[in-house]
Amino acid sequence: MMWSSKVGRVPMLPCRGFATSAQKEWSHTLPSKVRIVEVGPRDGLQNERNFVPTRDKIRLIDMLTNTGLETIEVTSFISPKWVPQLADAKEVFTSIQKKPGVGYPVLVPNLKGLEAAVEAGAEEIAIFAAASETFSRKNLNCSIEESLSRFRQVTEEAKRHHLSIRGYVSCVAGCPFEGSIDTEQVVRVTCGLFEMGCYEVSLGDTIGVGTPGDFHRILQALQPHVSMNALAVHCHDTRGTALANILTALQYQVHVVDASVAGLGGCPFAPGATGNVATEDVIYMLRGMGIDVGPIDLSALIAVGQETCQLLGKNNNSKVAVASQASRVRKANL
Ligand SMILES: CC(C)(COP(=O)([O-])OP(=O)([O-])OC[C@H]1O[C@@H](n2cnc3c(N)ncnc32)[C@H](O)[C@@H]1OP(=O)([O-])[O-])[C@@H](O)C(=O)NCCC(=O)NCCSC(=O)C[C@@](C)(O)CC(=O)[O-]
Repeated sequence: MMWSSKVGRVPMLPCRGFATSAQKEWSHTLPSKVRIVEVGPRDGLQNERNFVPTRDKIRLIDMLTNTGLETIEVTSFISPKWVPQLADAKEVFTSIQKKPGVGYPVLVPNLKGLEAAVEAGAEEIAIFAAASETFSRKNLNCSIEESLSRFRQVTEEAKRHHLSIRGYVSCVAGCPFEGSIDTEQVVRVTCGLFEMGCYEVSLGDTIGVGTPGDFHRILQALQPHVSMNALAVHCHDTRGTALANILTALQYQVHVVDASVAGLGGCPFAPGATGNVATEDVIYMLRGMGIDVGPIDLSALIAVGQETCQLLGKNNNSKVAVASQASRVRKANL
């Protein structure tokens, strides 16, 4: 793929949420539909210092369901000693209103977590490995190799329960401890997750250091080994490059994007990591390009983000949400 020449042809877009003929011509090289995986309740909250009351987590997820999102990552069945914020995983998962047709995956780090997730009634789990040896040890207390063998056991057992399995690879574009990461390692871990039965693997720029150049390099390296249709991208927006990275991934036909309402997020074991790309901003950009993201009510999502930020006492990191508060003109276009 001639990545740089394609970028050179990108025209100025009116960004009004409908496809003009210029957009149609341009977007034929991009996926026509993108699935958004909302990770706010899990990735967004896991880094919060103060315990968010269980009822507020449940309310957040129910409100997100009502916006029309198709996939909402709910929580993690991890050790509460490691992430006390998500110690209420079972109560949250069993109390939310589950809407038919909406996926509610949960993170699972080991067999104990799988057992708890199955008991709570989860139908989809996400396992999470890393492309960085040091980050793997900090995040999972084991090496990459040990984590893969642990996840092999988890996936074997999950398949017995007929669960869907999603995978993450963290630190694909850089590690807070090791700096740059060998692309071959990203390929190796990604292939390992597919081999053990993940239907999709999400490439995590955990600390938001990646640029379009990094995603181009990573996706080019992955292309001979895996189907682009089975990849997702998970971009933290620490340096403001997340939307550009997502656009790069779309040019490779990746059509699943992780995002977090109001740009909440961060990893407790990745110093310097700030929030994920805001779901509101991803939806705004994709719809402006004529890409179908499903029946999500963007105004309702903005309201959920505002309420959540008020609850957490945080600034809203969604540029679209902030602009919609400031401008009546933009509101009319949502
Ligand atoms: C994997 C472990 C448990 C190993 O941690 P460990 O300390 O080696 O585990 P252990 O087996 O020795 O167990 C320690 C204690 O935790 C308990 N325990 C053990 N497992 C569980 C469980 N599942 N549920 C509940 N309790 C559990 C276990 O029973 C024991 O309790 P004790 O006997 O001391 O009372 C730990 O390292 C852990 O929980 N890590 C998860 C950390 C985490 O959630 N990180 C954030 C994820 S975000 C991310 O990875 C990036 C991502 C996905 O967002 C993508 C991106 O942004 O790039």
